[in-house]
Amino acid sequence: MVAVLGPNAVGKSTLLQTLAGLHKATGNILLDGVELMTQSPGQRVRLVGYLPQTLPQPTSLVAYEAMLSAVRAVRPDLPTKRAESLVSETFNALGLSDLALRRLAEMSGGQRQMIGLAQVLVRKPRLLLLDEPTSALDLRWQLSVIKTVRTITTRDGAICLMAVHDINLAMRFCDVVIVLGKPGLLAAGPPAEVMTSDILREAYGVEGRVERCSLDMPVVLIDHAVETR
Ligand SMILES: Nc1ncnc2c1ncn2[C@@H]1O[C@H](COP(=O)(O)OP(=O)(O)OP(=O)(O)O)[C@@H](O)[C@H]1O
Repeated sequence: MVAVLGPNAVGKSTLLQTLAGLHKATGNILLDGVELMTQSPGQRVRLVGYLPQTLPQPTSLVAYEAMLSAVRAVRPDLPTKRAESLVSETFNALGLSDLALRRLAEMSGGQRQMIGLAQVLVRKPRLLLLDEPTSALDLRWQLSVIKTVRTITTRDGAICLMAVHDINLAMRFCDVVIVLGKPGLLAAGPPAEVMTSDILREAYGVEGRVERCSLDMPVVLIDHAVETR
């Protein structure tokens, strides 16, 4: 699990979109030694699952249908029973079974965000690209959704790159954080090593510190914005 951190407009979404093949780019993107840049969109979508920042459209489809068509789009060869069991497994893992027969148009923004994430997970990609997957979720769902993403990522041996603004969520659940700034990559590594007062100042322009909570988890506290002259 890798968190992609950095201030607004620094390029977090652009990075994920580029890895997903949505922008022209130069250079190399290697996944397990496979060059993604030369893969066809059809090949790439089987390896890479992308969750955009925008929520799924509030269509008249029920969640179950939306999930089944997400599986069918990348695995048309899969027997119906297998596709259906993948959908059920994913709903159960995320705790979303109650929403299975609800229309997306009748769901709240947060519920649609969770269905969007479920549509990515159900395809079992090798690389998950999640752009602010918890932005519309309440505190309980933020924790449970990211915990489930971590469990599934670990179980399937997948890689997850997640753009987030919540540094504490990133520190708690990610193995690695990368911090983007105006000049490019500012830092990358284990959260406890990367997240320092210096990087908070350099990346975000704030004075802050990393403390430990009573559960001994690292917590970033922000004191104030750096004064600009
Ligand atoms: N490497 C880059 N070179 C040129 N333009 C870039 C680059 N990265 C991002 N941009 C441009 O900067 C703008 C904002 O980028 P992006 O949406 O990726 O930022 P973000 O970090 O995801 O922001 P936010 O946290 O506000 O969602 C976009 O218009 C994008 O085209």
